[in-house]
Amino acid sequence: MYIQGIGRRLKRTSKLLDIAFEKIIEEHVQGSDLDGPKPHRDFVDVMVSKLNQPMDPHDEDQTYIIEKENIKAILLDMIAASFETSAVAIVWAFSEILRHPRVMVRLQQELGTVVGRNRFVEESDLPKLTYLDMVVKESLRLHPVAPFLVPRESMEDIVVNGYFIPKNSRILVNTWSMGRDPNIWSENAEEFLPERFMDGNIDIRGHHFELIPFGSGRRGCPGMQLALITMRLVLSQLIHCLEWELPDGMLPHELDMTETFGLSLPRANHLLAKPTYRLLE
Ligand code: HEM
Repeated sequence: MYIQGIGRRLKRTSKLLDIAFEKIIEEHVQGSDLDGPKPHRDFVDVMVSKLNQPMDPHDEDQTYIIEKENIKAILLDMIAASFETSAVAIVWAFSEILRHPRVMVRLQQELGTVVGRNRFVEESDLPKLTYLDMVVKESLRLHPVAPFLVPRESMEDIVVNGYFIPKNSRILVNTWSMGRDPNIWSENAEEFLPERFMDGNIDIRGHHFELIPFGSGRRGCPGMQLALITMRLVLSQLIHCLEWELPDGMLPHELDMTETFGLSLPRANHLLAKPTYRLLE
């Protein structure tokens, strides 16, 4: 029994999610019955096309069948892993940009050159926005959304870098402290300095172990590509279309950057800023 009512809240949330997932799946089943090819097949279409089929087509006993419940579980996994992570990462990056007017000006200049002032940023512009790319890396270095990644367990005794790790150990990879380690990033590790990525030698896709905000290896984040596009597109739109001012004459360096630890690592307080339109009519 949960005396704080958590059990009851969990049941209610789970019921609401179930209703939403039923609706999503039903819409996709209906859509797949329509004549002719669909213009776009999304992730749910692919899963629905496997409904009631064996998970392993070569399994003659058909031990595991893909049921609606499996699709709902995957949907829940994807929503839980994508929604808050992307939002938290964007809010941290934007907070750093507001705290560093110099960075804001450089981003506005880059957007001015690549996009101009007469239209919105489009996804096809993103590869040309190289400074924005550095800003995103630098923000994920200081504010990794999953500061300990997902826990690992060692399957056998192993020595890594001189450290003995016994079989069955629970391993937490502390990307938060790796991102702030002066031995890796020099004495200015705590500073927000996107230019440190100028030479382009370090990427964030799991190949350079000093910077792994999306983890690495076979359990690394499968949504990384989507997350990076979302981050860059939302940030560039915010900066390109709007001019921003902190509330009540607050100076950039006064912006509170306190973190709070939960499933992810969001800001402790909401970010407040006042926009005005800046694109030319
Ligand atoms: C900025 C946004 C995001 C960040 C920083 C992030 C970060 C991470 C990290 C650190 C992990 C654990 C990797 C590891 O331990 O090696 C992870 C796992 C995962 N992420 Fe993301 N993620 C983001 C967005 C997304 C999106 C948009 C999706 C889906 C569309 C997604 C789906 C997943 C899933 C399903 C897992 C679990 C993978 C597994 O356990 O095999 N993530 N993510």
